[in-house]
Amino acid sequence: MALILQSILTEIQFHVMLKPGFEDAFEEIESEINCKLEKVNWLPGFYSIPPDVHIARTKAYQQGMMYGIDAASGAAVSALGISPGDHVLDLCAAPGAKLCMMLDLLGQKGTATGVDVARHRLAACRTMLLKYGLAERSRLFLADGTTFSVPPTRNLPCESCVDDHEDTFKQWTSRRPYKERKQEAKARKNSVLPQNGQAEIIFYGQGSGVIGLKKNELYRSLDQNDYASYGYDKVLVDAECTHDGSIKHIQKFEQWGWKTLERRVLDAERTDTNLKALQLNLLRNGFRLLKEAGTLVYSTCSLTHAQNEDVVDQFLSENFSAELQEIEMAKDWPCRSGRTPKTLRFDPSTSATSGLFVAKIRKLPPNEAKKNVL
Ligand SMILES: C[S@@+](CC[C@H](N)C(=O)[O-])C[C@H]1O[C@@H](n2cnc3c(N)ncnc32)[C@H](O)[C@@H]1O
Repeated sequence: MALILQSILTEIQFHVMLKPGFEDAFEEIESEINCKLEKVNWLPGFYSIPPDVHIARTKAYQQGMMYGIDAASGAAVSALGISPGDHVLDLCAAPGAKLCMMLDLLGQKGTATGVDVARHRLAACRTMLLKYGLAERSRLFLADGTTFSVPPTRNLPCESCVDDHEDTFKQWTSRRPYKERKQEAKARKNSVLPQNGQAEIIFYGQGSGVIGLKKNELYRSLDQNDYASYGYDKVLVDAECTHDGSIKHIQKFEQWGWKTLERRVLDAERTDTNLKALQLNLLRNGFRLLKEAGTLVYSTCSLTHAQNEDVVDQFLSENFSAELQEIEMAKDWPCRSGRTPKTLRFDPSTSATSGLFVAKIRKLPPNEAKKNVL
């Protein structure tokens, strides 16, 4: 097993996505990284580079012309079918490569909301949004994705409507009042995680619809049925998992020692019941927040059935308004069907990508949901 994985590591390519608008910098980037950017034919904007090429210190990377994102991850985001103007939610957003791609697909319209339970990872996500010039229409919440309830801000208040009322959100600034910084430092020290249903907004852009809202307007939760009309158009649940299919994770065995593989992989396959419950609850809540006729993608970088097909099958068995969808564009992707028909698996040994499971689910309107039961 270790030998197979070691050989995969030597063959695997890494991927970058060129930020829209920087296509002209193609040759400049190639000469800086001193190798060819090989086009990934099945995914627009994606290029592969040899694994020994490190982009982090390059000018092109530091100036935000490209970001490192595996092509399988790019495929999961593409499966959402994001259109300009959508309100999209990323329920496990940090460190944020997929959220960046979602914002790039939105173009100049719509909003993106990122949620994560880890403060330091979400802070890295904020840095990434700012670096790539994608902060304008985004919001980041420190919250538990299994209970997060904040709906998208659809009626964006115009700047001129903003009054000077003390309780309204003003323009976001990294300079926080002393009292707030002290509370944050205390929370970090005690590693306080958001409690049931609590959400703390840690960033919002000018066009995210937050400025001018009162706290109770932003944090309002809707009646269950109202999410069908006022929920998110697209939801990504890129769930926490054992990462056993992730090439970056497998690479760590170079440091850990390949002899530890059996123990660690066996651990991964055992799959803690709490983790499976977390994945199912993230999927349930992501679906609850989805608008009628909206699309949700569930993905993990684990290759186990327990964290993928089992979770999706159980979810579908309890939700008659949820319909598993064929991912039409996947016909040209180097993936295969999962155990559950219509789900997909990217397998590092055959796809030249990191491992990823992807399922696309649609929220049916009530009249179609009835047919789904029969
Ligand atoms: C696979 S990573 C997400 C990667 C991210 N989508 C990206 O493309 O950069 C899973 C994330 O889930 C977060 N997480 C774990 N439990 C969570 C929960 N209950 N609610 C929200 N996020 C959670 C972790 O902190 C981690 O950042």
